[in-house]
Amino acid sequence: MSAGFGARLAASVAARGPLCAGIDPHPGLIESWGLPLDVSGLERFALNAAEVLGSTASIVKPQSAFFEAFGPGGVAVLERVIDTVHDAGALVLLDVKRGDIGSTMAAYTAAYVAEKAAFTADAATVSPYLGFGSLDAAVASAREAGNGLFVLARTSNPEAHALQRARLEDGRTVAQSVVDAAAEHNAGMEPHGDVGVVVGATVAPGEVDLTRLNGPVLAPGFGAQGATVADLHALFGPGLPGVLPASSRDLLRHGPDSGALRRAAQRVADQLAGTRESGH
Ligand SMILES: O=c1ccn([C@@H]2O[C@H](COP(=O)(O)O)[C@@H](O)[C@H]2O)c(=O)[nH]1
Repeated sequence: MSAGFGARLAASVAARGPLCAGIDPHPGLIESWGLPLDVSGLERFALNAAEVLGSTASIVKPQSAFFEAFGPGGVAVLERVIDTVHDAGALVLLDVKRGDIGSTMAAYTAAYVAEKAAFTADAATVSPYLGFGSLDAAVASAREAGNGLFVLARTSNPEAHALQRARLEDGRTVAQSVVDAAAEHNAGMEPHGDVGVVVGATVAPGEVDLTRLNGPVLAPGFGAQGATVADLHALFGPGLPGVLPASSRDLLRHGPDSGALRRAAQRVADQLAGTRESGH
Protein backbone atom coordinates (compact mmCIF):
# COMPACT_ATOMS: atom_id res chain seq x y z
CA MET A 1 0.00 0.00 0.00
CA SER A 2 1.30 3.51 -0.82
CA ALA A 3 1.37 6.34 1.80
CA GLY A 4 -2.08 7.38 3.00
CA PHE A 5 -4.00 10.07 1.14
CA GLY A 6 -3.56 12.61 3.96
CA ALA A 7 0.23 12.25 3.79
CA ARG A 8 0.34 12.31 -0.03
CA LEU A 9 -1.85 15.41 -0.12
CA ALA A 10 0.31 17.18 2.48
CA ALA A 11 3.43 16.47 0.38
CA SER A 12 1.80 17.70 -2.82
CA VAL A 13 0.52 20.90 -1.15
CA ALA A 14 3.96 21.52 0.39
CA ALA A 15 5.48 21.34 -3.11
CA ARG A 16 2.86 23.25 -5.13
CA GLY A 17 0.54 25.07 -2.77
CA PRO A 18 -3.12 24.39 -1.97
CA LEU A 19 -4.90 25.26 -5.24
CA CYS A 20 -7.36 22.59 -6.36
CA ALA A 21 -7.84 23.19 -10.10
CA GLY A 22 -11.14 22.00 -11.51
CA ILE A 23 -11.74 20.48 -14.94
CA ASP A 24 -15.40 21.17 -15.72
CA PRO A 25 -15.92 20.92 -19.48
CA HIS A 26 -19.07 23.06 -19.67
CA PRO A 27 -20.50 23.07 -23.22
CA GLY A 28 -20.06 26.87 -23.37
CA LEU A 29 -16.38 26.58 -22.42
CA ILE A 30 -15.69 23.85 -25.01
CA GLU A 31 -17.22 26.10 -27.67
CA SER A 32 -15.35 29.16 -26.42
CA TRP A 33 -12.14 27.19 -26.98
CA GLY A 34 -13.22 26.84 -30.63
CA LEU A 35 -13.84 23.10 -30.27
CA PRO A 36 -16.76 20.97 -31.50
CA LEU A 37 -19.37 19.96 -28.96
CA ASP A 38 -18.72 16.22 -29.28
CA VAL A 39 -16.40 13.62 -27.75
CA SER A 40 -13.45 14.80 -29.89
CA GLY A 41 -13.94 18.39 -28.62
CA LEU A 42 -14.30 17.18 -25.04
CA GLU A 43 -11.10 15.15 -25.40
CA ARG A 44 -9.00 18.04 -26.71
CA PHE A 45 -10.39 20.41 -24.08
CA ALA A 46 -9.99 18.09 -21.12
CA LEU A 47 -6.58 16.63 -22.00
CA ASN A 48 -5.12 20.09 -22.65
CA ALA A 49 -6.51 21.31 -19.30
CA ALA A 50 -5.24 18.15 -17.57
CA GLU A 51 -1.68 18.63 -18.86
CA VAL A 52 -1.53 22.30 -17.91
CA LEU A 53 -3.37 22.22 -14.58
CA GLY A 54 -1.81 18.89 -13.62
CA SER A 55 1.64 20.46 -13.85
CA THR A 56 0.67 23.54 -11.80
CA ALA A 57 -1.76 22.59 -9.03
CA SER A 58 -1.24 20.11 -6.19
CA ILE A 59 -4.58 18.46 -6.86
CA VAL A 60 -6.93 18.51 -9.85
CA LYS A 61 -10.68 17.94 -9.60
CA PRO A 62 -12.39 16.66 -12.76
CA GLN A 63 -16.17 17.06 -12.50
CA SER A 64 -17.50 13.68 -13.63
CA ALA A 65 -20.93 15.03 -14.66
CA PHE A 66 -19.53 16.91 -17.65
CA PHE A 67 -17.84 13.74 -18.93
CA GLU A 68 -20.83 11.47 -18.24
CA ALA A 69 -22.97 13.90 -20.26
CA PHE A 70 -21.14 12.66 -23.38
CA GLY A 71 -21.94 8.99 -22.62
CA PRO A 72 -19.43 6.12 -22.68
CA GLY A 73 -17.06 8.10 -24.92
CA GLY A 74 -16.99 10.91 -22.35
CA VAL A 75 -16.27 8.49 -19.52
CA ALA A 76 -13.37 7.06 -21.53
CA VAL A 77 -11.99 10.61 -21.82
CA LEU A 78 -12.31 10.99 -18.03
CA GLU A 79 -10.10 7.91 -17.57
CA ARG A 80 -7.43 9.49 -19.79
CA VAL A 81 -7.72 12.80 -17.91
CA ILE A 82 -6.95 11.00 -14.64
CA ASP A 83 -3.84 9.38 -16.15
CA THR A 84 -2.71 12.67 -17.70
CA VAL A 85 -3.02 14.56 -14.40
CA HIS A 86 -1.04 11.84 -12.61
CA ASP A 87 1.66 11.92 -15.32
CA ALA A 88 1.88 15.70 -14.82
CA GLY A 89 2.52 15.21 -11.08
CA ALA A 90 -0.76 16.19 -9.38
CA LEU A 91 -3.24 14.17 -7.34
CA VAL A 92 -6.76 13.56 -8.66
CA LEU A 93 -9.92 14.28 -6.70
CA LEU A 94 -12.83 12.92 -8.71
CA ASP A 95 -15.95 15.00 -8.11
CA VAL A 96 -18.75 12.41 -8.36
CA LYS A 97 -20.73 13.17 -5.16
CA ARG A 98 -21.91 9.61 -4.70
CA GLY A 99 -24.20 8.74 -1.79
CA ASP A 100 -26.38 5.64 -1.22
CA ILE A 101 -27.07 2.81 1.22
CA GLY A 102 -23.90 1.15 2.53
CA SER A 103 -23.96 -1.92 0.26
CA THR A 104 -24.32 0.24 -2.85
CA MET A 105 -21.64 2.63 -1.57
CA ALA A 106 -19.31 -0.38 -1.57
CA ALA A 107 -19.81 -0.62 -5.35
CA TYR A 108 -19.17 3.11 -5.82
CA THR A 109 -16.04 2.73 -3.72
CA ALA A 110 -14.91 -0.16 -5.93
CA ALA A 111 -15.39 2.14 -8.90
CA TYR A 112 -13.40 5.10 -7.56
CA VAL A 113 -11.19 4.73 -4.50
CA ALA A 114 -10.87 1.10 -3.31
CA GLU A 115 -7.83 -1.10 -3.98
CA LYS A 116 -7.67 -1.77 -7.76
CA ALA A 117 -10.57 0.66 -8.38
CA ALA A 118 -11.81 0.93 -11.96
CA PHE A 119 -10.90 4.64 -11.99
CA THR A 120 -7.52 5.44 -10.43
CA ALA A 121 -8.49 8.58 -8.51
CA ASP A 122 -6.71 9.50 -5.27
CA ALA A 123 -9.96 10.71 -3.69
CA ALA A 124 -13.64 11.18 -4.50
CA THR A 125 -16.47 13.37 -3.25
CA VAL A 126 -19.33 11.61 -1.42
CA SER A 127 -22.64 12.67 0.08
CA PRO A 128 -23.53 11.83 3.71
CA TYR A 129 -27.20 12.63 3.32
CA LEU A 130 -28.26 8.97 3.55
CA GLY A 131 -26.60 9.05 6.99
CA PHE A 132 -22.88 9.34 7.69
CA GLY A 133 -22.83 5.67 8.74
CA SER A 134 -23.69 4.69 5.13
CA LEU A 135 -20.17 5.88 4.26
CA ASP A 136 -18.31 3.84 6.90
CA ALA A 137 -17.36 0.96 4.60
CA ALA A 138 -16.35 3.43 1.90
CA VAL A 139 -14.06 5.23 4.36
CA ALA A 140 -12.49 1.92 5.38
CA SER A 141 -11.80 0.65 1.87
CA ALA A 142 -10.55 4.03 0.60
CA ARG A 143 -8.17 4.15 3.57
CA GLU A 144 -7.00 0.58 3.00
CA ALA A 145 -6.09 1.58 -0.57
CA GLY A 146 -4.28 4.74 0.58
CA ASN A 147 -7.01 6.95 -0.89
CA GLY A 148 -9.34 9.60 0.50
CA LEU A 149 -12.91 10.88 0.53
CA PHE A 150 -14.34 14.40 0.72
CA VAL A 151 -17.73 14.44 2.42
CA LEU A 152 -20.24 17.19 1.60
CA ALA A 153 -20.77 19.18 4.80
CA ARG A 154 -21.67 22.79 3.98
CA THR A 155 -21.83 23.21 0.22
CA SER A 156 -21.30 26.44 -1.70
CA ASN A 157 -24.75 26.69 -3.33
CA PRO A 158 -27.47 28.92 -1.83
CA GLU A 159 -30.11 26.13 -2.05
CA ALA A 160 -28.17 24.17 0.61
CA HIS A 161 -28.80 26.62 3.47
CA ALA A 162 -32.10 25.24 4.76
CA LEU A 163 -30.98 21.61 4.95
CA GLN A 164 -27.37 22.01 6.05
CA ARG A 165 -27.99 24.75 8.63
CA ALA A 166 -30.94 22.89 10.18
CA ARG A 167 -30.37 21.98 13.85
CA LEU A 168 -30.28 18.47 15.29
CA GLU A 169 -31.77 17.67 18.71
CA ASP A 170 -28.34 18.24 20.30
CA GLY A 171 -28.22 21.79 18.90
CA ARG A 172 -25.51 21.22 16.29
CA THR A 173 -26.22 22.04 12.67
CA VAL A 174 -26.45 19.17 10.19
CA ALA A 175 -23.26 20.48 8.55
CA GLN A 176 -21.42 20.51 11.89
CA SER A 177 -22.49 16.92 12.59
CA VAL A 178 -20.93 15.88 9.26
CA VAL A 179 -17.67 17.65 10.14
CA ASP A 180 -17.67 16.00 13.59
CA ALA A 181 -18.25 12.53 12.11
CA ALA A 182 -15.35 13.07 9.69
CA ALA A 183 -13.19 14.21 12.64
CA GLU A 184 -13.85 10.91 14.43
CA HIS A 185 -12.44 9.02 11.44
CA ASN A 186 -9.35 11.28 11.36
CA ALA A 187 -8.55 11.26 15.08
CA GLY A 188 -4.88 10.53 15.78
CA MET A 189 -3.78 10.38 12.12
CA GLU A 190 -0.62 12.24 11.04
CA PRO A 191 0.10 14.61 9.35
CA HIS A 192 -3.66 14.55 9.01
CA GLY A 193 -6.41 12.10 8.17
CA ASP A 194 -7.85 11.10 4.82
CA VAL A 195 -11.50 12.01 5.36
CA GLY A 196 -11.92 15.54 4.11
CA VAL A 197 -15.01 17.70 4.11
CA VAL A 198 -16.49 20.12 1.59
CA VAL A 199 -17.16 23.59 2.96
CA GLY A 200 -17.92 26.18 0.29
CA ALA A 201 -15.80 29.32 0.15
CA THR A 202 -19.12 31.22 -0.07
CA VAL A 203 -20.24 30.13 3.42
CA ALA A 204 -20.53 32.74 6.18
CA PRO A 205 -17.64 32.80 8.67
CA GLY A 206 -18.34 31.04 11.97
CA GLU A 207 -20.94 28.60 10.64
CA VAL A 208 -18.78 25.49 10.98
CA ASP A 209 -16.08 24.70 13.51
CA LEU A 210 -13.23 22.84 11.81
CA THR A 211 -10.78 22.86 14.72
CA ARG A 212 -11.11 19.13 15.48
CA LEU A 213 -11.31 17.93 11.88
CA ASN A 214 -7.65 16.91 11.43
CA GLY A 215 -8.35 16.48 7.71
CA PRO A 216 -8.44 18.46 4.48
CA VAL A 217 -11.18 20.91 3.54
CA LEU A 218 -12.24 21.34 -0.08
CA ALA A 219 -13.47 24.90 -0.60
CA PRO A 220 -15.32 25.31 -3.91
CA GLY A 221 -17.04 28.57 -4.72
CA PHE A 222 -13.73 30.42 -5.05
CA GLY A 223 -13.65 32.34 -8.35
CA ALA A 224 -16.69 31.95 -10.60
CA GLN A 225 -19.17 31.65 -7.70
CA GLY A 226 -17.90 34.92 -6.24
CA ALA A 227 -15.71 34.03 -3.24
CA THR A 228 -12.35 35.82 -3.06
CA VAL A 229 -9.07 35.28 -1.21
CA ALA A 230 -10.35 37.72 1.42
CA ASP A 231 -13.43 35.52 1.87
CA LEU A 232 -11.19 32.47 2.29
CA HIS A 233 -9.24 34.29 5.03
CA ALA A 234 -12.39 35.39 6.81
CA LEU A 235 -13.88 31.90 6.71
CA PHE A 236 -10.88 29.67 7.37
CA GLY A 237 -8.43 31.95 9.14
CA PRO A 238 -4.84 32.94 8.48
CA GLY A 239 -2.67 30.57 6.44
CA LEU A 240 -5.68 28.52 5.29
CA PRO A 241 -4.59 25.41 7.21
CA GLY A 242 -5.58 22.24 5.35
CA VAL A 243 -7.84 24.19 2.98
CA LEU A 244 -7.90 23.46 -0.76
CA PRO A 245 -9.54 26.43 -2.52
CA ALA A 246 -11.13 25.02 -5.66
CA SER A 247 -11.64 26.91 -8.89
CA SER A 248 -12.84 25.60 -12.25
CA ARG A 249 -14.53 28.03 -14.69
CA ASP A 250 -12.48 31.00 -13.56
CA LEU A 251 -9.29 29.19 -14.65
CA LEU A 252 -10.62 27.38 -17.72
CA ARG A 253 -11.92 30.58 -19.32
CA HIS A 254 -8.26 31.47 -19.98
CA GLY A 255 -7.86 28.63 -22.54
CA PRO A 256 -7.44 27.33 -25.15
CA ASP A 257 -3.96 28.87 -25.17
CA SER A 258 -1.92 26.61 -22.87
CA GLY A 259 0.43 29.44 -21.87
CA ALA A 260 -2.45 31.72 -20.85
CA LEU A 261 -4.14 28.91 -18.92
CA ARG A 262 -0.88 28.03 -17.15
CA ARG A 263 -0.22 31.68 -16.24
CA ALA A 264 -3.75 32.07 -14.86
CA ALA A 265 -3.40 28.95 -12.69
CA GLN A 266 0.07 29.99 -11.53
CA ARG A 267 -1.21 33.49 -10.64
CA VAL A 268 -3.89 32.01 -8.39
CA ALA A 269 -1.45 29.43 -6.95
CA ASP A 270 1.03 32.24 -6.15
CA GLN A 271 -1.70 34.35 -4.57
CA LEU A 272 -2.67 31.44 -2.31
CA ALA A 273 0.97 30.56 -1.54
CA GLY A 274 1.63 34.18 -0.53
CA THR A 275 -1.34 33.91 1.78
CA ARG A 276 0.17 30.86 3.50
CA GLU A 277 3.67 32.34 3.81
CA SER A 278 2.52 35.64 5.28
CA GLY A 279 -0.17 33.96 7.37
CA HIS A 280 -2.87 36.50 6.48
O1 LIG B 1 -20.27 22.77 -2.52
C1 LIG B 1 -19.88 22.49 -3.66
C2 LIG B 1 -19.39 21.24 -3.98
C3 LIG B 1 -18.89 21.04 -5.23
N1 LIG B 1 -18.88 22.01 -6.16
C4 LIG B 1 -18.27 21.72 -7.47
O2 LIG B 1 -17.08 22.51 -7.60
C5 LIG B 1 -16.98 23.02 -8.93
C6 LIG B 1 -17.08 24.54 -8.89
O3 LIG B 1 -16.90 25.05 -10.19
P1 LIG B 1 -16.65 26.64 -10.45
O4 LIG B 1 -16.63 26.74 -11.93
O5 LIG B 1 -15.33 27.00 -9.82
O6 LIG B 1 -17.79 27.36 -9.84
C7 LIG B 1 -18.09 22.35 -9.72
O7 LIG B 1 -17.56 21.15 -10.26
C8 LIG B 1 -19.14 22.02 -8.68
O8 LIG B 1 -19.91 20.89 -9.03
C9 LIG B 1 -19.36 23.24 -5.83
O9 LIG B 1 -19.36 24.18 -6.65
N2 LIG B 1 -19.85 23.46 -4.58
